[in-house]
Amino acid sequence: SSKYVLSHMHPMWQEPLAIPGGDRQSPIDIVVRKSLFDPHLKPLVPAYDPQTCQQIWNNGYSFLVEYDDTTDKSTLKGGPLEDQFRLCQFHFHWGESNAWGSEHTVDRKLFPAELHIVHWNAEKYDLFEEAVMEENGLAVIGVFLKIGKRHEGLQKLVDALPAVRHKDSMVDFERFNPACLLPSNINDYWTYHGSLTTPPLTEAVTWIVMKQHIEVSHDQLAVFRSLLFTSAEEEVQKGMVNNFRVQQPLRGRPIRSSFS
Ligand SMILES: COc1cc2c3c(ccc2cc1OS(N)(=O)=O)[C@@H]1CC[C@H](OS(N)(=O)=O)[C@@]1(C)C=C3
Ligand SMILES: [Zn+2]
Repeated sequence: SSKYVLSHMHPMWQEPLAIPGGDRQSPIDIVVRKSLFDPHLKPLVPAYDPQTCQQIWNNGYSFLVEYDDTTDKSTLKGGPLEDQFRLCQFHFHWGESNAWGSEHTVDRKLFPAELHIVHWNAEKYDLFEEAVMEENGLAVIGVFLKIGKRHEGLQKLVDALPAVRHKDSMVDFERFNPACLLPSNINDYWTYHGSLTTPPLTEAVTWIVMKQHIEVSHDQLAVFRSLLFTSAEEEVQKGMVNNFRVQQPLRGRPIRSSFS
């Protein structure tokens, strides 16, 4: 509406000068020819109960679909993971244009958006906030989005977004199974040790980045861009776009692939 001045040059948050550890930060560029096929990587086993879906929250950085993680009803195991992890939320990163928006890249190829499904190690820790501080605490599945045909499963989420337009808004959201956002082939992925890409930026993440992307329509992604970084009270409203972190040095880390 007219009273909102839209601008997107919004420093989501200041990149800290010194980072805890600092040599296992994310996101990174995945150089395919330097990844190592690891035949011991197992198939990934996501097992999500849509009844654990609770709400959507605009946290002023992205919108998060949050799940009840007080039981083992929605879990992820297998792949590179030693333990069983619990689903806690998923969110996206996207650009102001379809030319960029993803956090990871593949041989420098940018995608218009990237989905992150966040899980924490419930075998070793009691809470997400604890696991966030531990090296084997988190597992995040990354899925690239491309512009193409409309994603039917995503539409239920897109229709709910206007209700969380402003920062700190939240709306109930039920029975959404994030498995519908996974590509048909989840056995081809790259995996490496990295960090959260927003504060606290802790190096707690086993990243599992899918080789196969999913397609969403231009109109669906346009609704992501209608969200705001700012709360309703703020005078100047800022469009929620370009909420991705700059890429970080690999520092010699191995990137393993589950496929040859
Ligand atoms: C440390 O306590 C909280 C961290 C939260 C985070 C996030 C969201 C909510 C957090 C809530 C935290 O405290 S809590 N659990 O007490 O509410 C970020 C979303 C983007 C980022 O994920 S990414 N891109 O690295 O895969 C997240 C999960 C990083 C931290
Ligand atoms: Zn993320």
